Amino acid sequence: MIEIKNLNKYYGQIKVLNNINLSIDKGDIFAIVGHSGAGKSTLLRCINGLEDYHEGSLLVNKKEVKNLTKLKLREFRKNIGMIFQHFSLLQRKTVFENVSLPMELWGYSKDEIEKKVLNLLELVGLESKVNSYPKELSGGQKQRVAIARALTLDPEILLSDEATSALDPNTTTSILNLLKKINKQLNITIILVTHEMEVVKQIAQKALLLEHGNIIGLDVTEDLFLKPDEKMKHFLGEEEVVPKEGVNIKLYFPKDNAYQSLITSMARELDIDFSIVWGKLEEINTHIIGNMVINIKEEQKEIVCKYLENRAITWEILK
Ligand SMILES: Nc1ncnc2c1ncn2[C@@H]1O[C@H](COP(=O)(O)OP(=O)(O)OP(=O)(O)O)[C@@H](O)[C@H]1O
Repeated sequence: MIEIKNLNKYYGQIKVLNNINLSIDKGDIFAIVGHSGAGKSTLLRCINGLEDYHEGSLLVNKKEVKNLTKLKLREFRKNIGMIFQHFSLLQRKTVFENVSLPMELWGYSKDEIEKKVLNLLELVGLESKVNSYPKELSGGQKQRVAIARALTLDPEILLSDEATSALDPNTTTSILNLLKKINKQLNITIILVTHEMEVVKQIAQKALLLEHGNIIGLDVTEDLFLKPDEKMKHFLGEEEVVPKEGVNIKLYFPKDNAYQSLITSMARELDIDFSIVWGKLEEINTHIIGNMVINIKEEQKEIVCKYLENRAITWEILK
C-alpha cells in the first residue's frame, strides 16, 4: 500500500531523511520510532503529502505523492486521517461540532453528518459527551474525539504523530487498544510516530527505527526486541553488564518458547551448575518473548553449546 524507495529529504543543506526504503501493507500497524529530531514527523508528513521530498519515490496506492496536483492532493488527503499529540480540537466547538468538521468542509448533508458522527462517537466510547466542550474532557477523551474526527471521511490510512505522548500510561494503553480495535474493525492501516518503546511493544506489528534520518532497524516488532543488534541496543540504552569470569551466554526465547524450562532441563541433563546473570520476559504485540543471560565455567562451554545447538532456540556467547 505504501512503498518508499531511496527517499531523501533536505531542509536547506541539511539532509533530514537519508535513503529511506520501506513498505507498509494494507492493514498493518507500523511504528516509526526515534529520538527527538530523528526525522519521524518529517517522514510522516512526506507520506501524507504535507512535505515534499527531493529524491527517491514514495508511492501510496501506487501513486507518486510528489506528482499529485493540488486537486488530486486534496482527494488523496481525504483518504488519510491524522491525530496529534495535543489533539488539535477547536475549543469553542462541542465534541459533535469538532468531529463533524471534516464532513462539513466536504459538503456532506446534515443527515449524513449526524449519522456518521454519532456512530463514530459510539465507536470511541464518547456517546455521552456529544455536547461537551473540549475543556470539559480528560486528555484521553480529547484524543478519542480527535480519533473520531480523523475517521469521518472513511480513510484507509490513519497517521498518528505522538498521539499518546501527552497521556499517562493507563490512558495510553486505552487509546492504543482503541487504535487496535479500529485497525481490526475498519481494516485501517495505522502508521504511528512515537519515541516511546512501550507504545511500539504494545501495538506495532512492524517498526522502523530512525536515527539522524537514517534507518537503523526495520523489522517485525518481536524480532527487533528479541535479538537487538548493536545499534538497537544502543538505541534502547541497554548496556549488558555481565561477569568477567567464565562464559556468558544469552538465550532468546521466541513467542511460543518463553515458558519452556529449557535451562532447568539443561542443568539436569548435563549435570552442571550455572548462574543466571539476568533474565526478563516481555509482552510484545500480545506475544511473550524473553531473554536470559547465564554464566557457565569455561570448561563447560563446549558441552553447553552442543546442547543448545540441538534446540530450537536462539543464543549467543557474549563477548
Ligand atoms: N520546517 C523545517 N525547516 C527546517 N528544518 C526542519 C523543519 N522541520 C524539521 N526540521 C529539522 O529536521 C529534523 C527532523 O525533524 P522531525 O520533526 O522530523 O524530527 P522528529 O523525529 O519528529 O522529532 P520530534 O520527536 O522532536 O518531533 C530536525 O533536525 C529538525 O530540526
